[in-house]
Amino acid sequence: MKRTNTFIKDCFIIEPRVFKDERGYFFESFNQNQFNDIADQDISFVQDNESSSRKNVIRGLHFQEGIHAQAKLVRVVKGSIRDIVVDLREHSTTYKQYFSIELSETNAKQLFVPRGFAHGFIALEPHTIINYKCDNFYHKDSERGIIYNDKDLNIDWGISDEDIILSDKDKALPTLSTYLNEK
Ligand SMILES: Cc1cn([C@H]2C[C@H](O)[C@@H](COP(=O)(O)OP(=O)(O)O[C@H]3O[C@@H](C)C(=O)[C@@H](O)[C@H]3O)O2)c(=O)[nH]c1=O
Repeated sequence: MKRTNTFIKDCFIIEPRVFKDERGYFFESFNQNQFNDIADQDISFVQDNESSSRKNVIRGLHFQEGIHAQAKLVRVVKGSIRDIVVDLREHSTTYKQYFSIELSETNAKQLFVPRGFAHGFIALEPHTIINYKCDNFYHKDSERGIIYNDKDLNIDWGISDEDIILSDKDKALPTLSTYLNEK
């Protein structure tokens, strides 16, 4: 398992060792000991989520607030995504900056998203399946979000607006400044 840091502190990429043979492949998609070693902290994941998305679906940008905040370890089982994380940690040197990476079944990369980040992604292929571990349980009342096309964040999703597929819930999300003002 290899760790590569991103420009955002505490947010890093891991790549498992993939064994390929005539049957196909094998890899450890998660190993608690190795992960804690590589993360240099003890993270206890308590919930695994899986979602399937059509091409051009955007889910996000989502997070849970306060004591229900979640760190996430994101990977793609099938297809590919552009994964986006936004640093919402007020005292961070990269506060309000975003990091973007392509995760796919082919590159097998996983992104560790610390607590205090908004997270979202766009599915780049039909029937794209992602799976992510969370270190805190789902708590509906603590769910928050920022609109995907927030002007200040100015995220490059790589697609024009009219092609995007979004849930009604995500269409109604506030801008970052509205969220911060009403917090
Ligand atoms: C996130 C979540 C949703 N649900 C339910 C609520 C709802 O009825 C249904 C679909 O939920 P959503 O529309 O919020 O699913 P989705 O838009 O896929 O939400 C997810 O987006 C990505 C980007 C994240 O980072 C996640 O933390 C999560 O917010 O599933 C749970 O039961 N448990 C959960 O942990």
